[in-house]
Amino acid sequence: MNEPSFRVDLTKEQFVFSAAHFITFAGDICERIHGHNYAVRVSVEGPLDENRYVVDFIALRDAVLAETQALDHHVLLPRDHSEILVSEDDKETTVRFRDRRWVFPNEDAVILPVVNTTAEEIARVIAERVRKQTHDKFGDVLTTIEVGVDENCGQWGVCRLPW
Ligand SMILES: Nc1nc2c(c(=O)[nH]1)N=C([C@H](O)[C@H](O)COP(=O)(O)OP(=O)(O)OP(=O)(O)O)CN2
Repeated sequence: MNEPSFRVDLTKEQFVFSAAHFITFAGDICERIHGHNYAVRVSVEGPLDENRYVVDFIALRDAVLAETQALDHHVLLPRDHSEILVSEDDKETTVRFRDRRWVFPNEDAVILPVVNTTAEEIARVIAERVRKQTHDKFGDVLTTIEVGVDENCGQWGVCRLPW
């Protein structure tokens, strides 16, 4: 009951990525494509290890950086939206919403396993990917991972996952 609990929080200047996206909201309003300098933070909870760490800051930092750099300078597209339809050929990624169409070189686009590219969904994807990337290194003892994604200077979408 009175046992201490521990968490590592990382908020690094390096955890910023610049990306374009658009979402739908209020049913069928589809935004114009626009960009954000997204900021990311991560927290991991669990017991202390033999170093008296929850996890090594550096290992966690590098895992988050790998994921944010993979999104940097890309257009973020939803794989699972019912009306934003994304298709790829060998060169180009084509996106359709009703009578609107956008075409990007494949290397400029990242298709995420999300319904809508909201900050919350992007946070979930980063949390899942960081958890997968570090699971073997950090082991089974951790309890949660939480990722926050800030779209615009204080507008955070946050996702917490069990470890
Ligand atoms: N809970 C959430 N709410 C909203 C999200 C989101 O991801 N989660 N996203 C959006 C839009 O993407 C919107 O584009 C947010 O961008 P922002 O630049 O903050 O919106 P504005 O155009 O009003 O900002 P300016 O400061 O005028 O550029 C909406 N809500």
